[in-house]
Amino acid sequence: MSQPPTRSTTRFAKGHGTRNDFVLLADLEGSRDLDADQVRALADRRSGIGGDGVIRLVPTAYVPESAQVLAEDPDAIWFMDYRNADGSIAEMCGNGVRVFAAFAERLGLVDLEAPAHEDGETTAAPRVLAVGTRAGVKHVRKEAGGWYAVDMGPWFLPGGRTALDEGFDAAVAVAGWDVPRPALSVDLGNPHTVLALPHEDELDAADLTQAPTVQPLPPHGTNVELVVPLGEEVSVDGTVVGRLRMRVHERGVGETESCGTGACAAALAVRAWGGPGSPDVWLVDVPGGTVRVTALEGGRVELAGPAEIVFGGELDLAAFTR
Ligand SMILES: N[C@@H](CCC[C@H](N)C(=O)O)C(=O)O
Repeated sequence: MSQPPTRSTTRFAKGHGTRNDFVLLADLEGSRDLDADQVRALADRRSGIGGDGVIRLVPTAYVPESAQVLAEDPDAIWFMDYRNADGSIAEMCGNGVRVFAAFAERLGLVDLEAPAHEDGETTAAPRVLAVGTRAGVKHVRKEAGGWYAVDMGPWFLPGGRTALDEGFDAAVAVAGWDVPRPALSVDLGNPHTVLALPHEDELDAADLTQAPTVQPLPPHGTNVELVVPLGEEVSVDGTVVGRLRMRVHERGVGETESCGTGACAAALAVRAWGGPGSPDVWLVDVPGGTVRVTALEGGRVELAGPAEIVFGGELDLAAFTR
C-alpha cells in the first residue's frame, strides 16, 4: 500500500512588539521564499494568521543580499526577510527585528540571556545577535528587564543632506485637512516623513484610515509619523529624557499601533527641531505601548522595547497559496 504524501510544513510563530504584529516563518533551508500573494494570505486577519507584516528567518547565505551583509559582519548568519501585509518588500522593521530575535531564541538558534556567574550576578558583556537586513546588519541585545535593544545604525536626512536647513523638506496633508503642513523626511534604512502637531487633541482626531498626502513623495513611498512633543523628564539616574506621542501610517500596511523605525525617525526629528541641548534619550508613546530611542555617538540610533511571541506551531504554506 502506498504511503500518503508527506506534507512539507514550516515552523511559524505570531509575535508583536508594542502591538505591531508579525507572522514569523523559520526557513532554515532557504527553500521557502515567499511571493506577494502568500504574504497577503498569511497576513490576512480573517483567513490567515494576521499581521502588519511577515518575517522570514532564513540563513543569510541563501539570500541575494548575502555578500553585502556578510562583508559588513560575518557573524550575521541569519537574515530578516521583511514583507509588509500588502506583499511589498521593506528594507527594515525596528519592531520586527526585536521580535525576530525573540523568535530566534525560541528556535534555539541564539541565547541572548546574559551568562550568570556562580553567585547569580550577570557578566557585563551582553550576548548580541547580528541580524542581516536589506538596510544592513542590526545588532540586538537583551536588557536586564527583558526589553530588546537594537543598534539601528546610522540615520540620514535624505538627499545627502547633513544639516537641517529650515527644519522641513516636505509637506503632509491628512484626510480632511485643507492645507498641508511642513514635515521632515528621515531615512532609517526605510523612508519616513515626520510631522509635528501642537496638541494631543489634533493627534487623536487625525484620520489615518487613508494614506496622508506627502509632497514631494519619495520614489518608493514613505511611512508617515504624526507626533506631539510632550516635553522632558529627569529619570532616576539623572538622565534628561524627552517624551513624545506618535501615530503612524505605515507604507504597505495602513495605520499600525506602533512602528520602531518610525519611533526612531520621530524622536530624531523632534530632537533635531529642538536644537543643541535637546535630549539624546526619548520615550515614544505609541497606541500599542512605549519604546525608547537613544541617539548614539557617530550619528547612530538605538531602539529598545518589548518583543513577545504569542503562539506558534507548524503550517503548510500550500494552504496560503492562492
Ligand atoms: N513596522 C516597522 C516598519 C515596517 C516597514 C514599513 N511599513 C515600510 O514599508 O518601510 C517598524 O517597526 O519599523
